[in-house]
Amino acid sequence: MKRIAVMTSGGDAPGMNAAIRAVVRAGIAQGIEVYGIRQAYAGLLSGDMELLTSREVSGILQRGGTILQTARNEEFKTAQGQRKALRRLNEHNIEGVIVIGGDGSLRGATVLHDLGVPTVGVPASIDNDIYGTDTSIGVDTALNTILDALDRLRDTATSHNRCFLIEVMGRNCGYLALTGGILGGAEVIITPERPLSMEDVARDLESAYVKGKAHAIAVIAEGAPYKVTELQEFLEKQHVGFEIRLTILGHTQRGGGPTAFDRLLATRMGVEAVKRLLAGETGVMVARQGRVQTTVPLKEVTSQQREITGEYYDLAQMLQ
Ligand SMILES: Nc1ncnc2c1ncn2[C@@H]1O[C@H](COP(=O)(O)OP(=O)(O)OP(=O)(O)O)[C@@H](O)[C@H]1O
Ligand SMILES: O=P(O)(O)OC[C@H]1O[C@](O)(CO)[C@@H](O)[C@@H]1O
Ligand SMILES: [Mg+2]
Repeated sequence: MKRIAVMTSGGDAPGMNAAIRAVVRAGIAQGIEVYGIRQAYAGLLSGDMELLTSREVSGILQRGGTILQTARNEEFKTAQGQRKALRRLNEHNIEGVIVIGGDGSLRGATVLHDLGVPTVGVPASIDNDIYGTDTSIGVDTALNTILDALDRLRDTATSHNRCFLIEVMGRNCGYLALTGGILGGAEVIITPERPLSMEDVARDLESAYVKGKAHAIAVIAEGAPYKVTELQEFLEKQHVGFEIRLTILGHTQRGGGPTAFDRLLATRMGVEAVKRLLAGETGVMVARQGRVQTTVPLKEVTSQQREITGEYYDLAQMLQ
């Protein structure tokens, strides 16, 4: 193999730049050229790719976002789009691809592999919903951002004797809500996997008020079965004791420089992806399992659901 390409795809995640840098420098160290594909599958279809030198990935390790930019693209899901992608790769003599992204992006990587393009995936998504790896690039940073917000919101909640409803991201996965809630000391945690009825939320908040708490924090995953605004309306009608305020953390959770943990994870995974690709592995995702760095077949990754460990729910219940 003489030339490979790398892309970042799906929602951006802190640490993607560290992973790009690792891929480029590991490639150069192994004597190959690394092309950067801009804007994910959209750039693959339009042929928007260019050689990345060591200098071009200098000074990006600590930066949030992705220098290659990212996009969501429907055309690549079609046979016509996929044919076009193959043509572009051939035009640029690209012999292998590294896809850094979330579960959807890894589905795209599986397609490339099935089309005969040697492909290795690197898990990167704040949602932590990717099967086969303990964690994905960006999760730790997003969690720290959430905790910072929770700590600040508790200060103002306590000062005013209020309850804050805080919506966090995660798509259909409750990982960020559950771990954010446990580590931020939330009174109530609502996840898509184990949702609470609005009546139960009202009961728990009322009980916190009656116990004499000066504040209450309810963390709600964006994938919860009801909208956070509906919950706010409901709770206001129930008069649980606290005044209710709502904060949607939104895209602040995706920004910011990566933590030490995410820099290390991204660096190790980026280097590993190059090694595996050059060793002839394809159709796999680099994964972290305990202290071991391994690979998992993409088919397995994209056909299974990542479960949140039941221990976390037990912790949340015991400590609330
Ligand atoms: N089944 C599929 N076949 C081909 N390409 C796909 C498929 N699913 C997703 N993709 C490609 O991957 C892109 C990103 O997928 P998606 O929007 O699900 O984000 P993601 O990678 O899961 O990241 P995140 O969830 O962190 O935002 C899609 O816009 C599409 O271009
Ligand atoms: O930035 P967009 O395209 O609105 O996507 C938002 C989605 O992306 C994520 O931030 C990452 O997958 C999800 O948590 C969220 O549902
Ligand atoms: Mg996803």
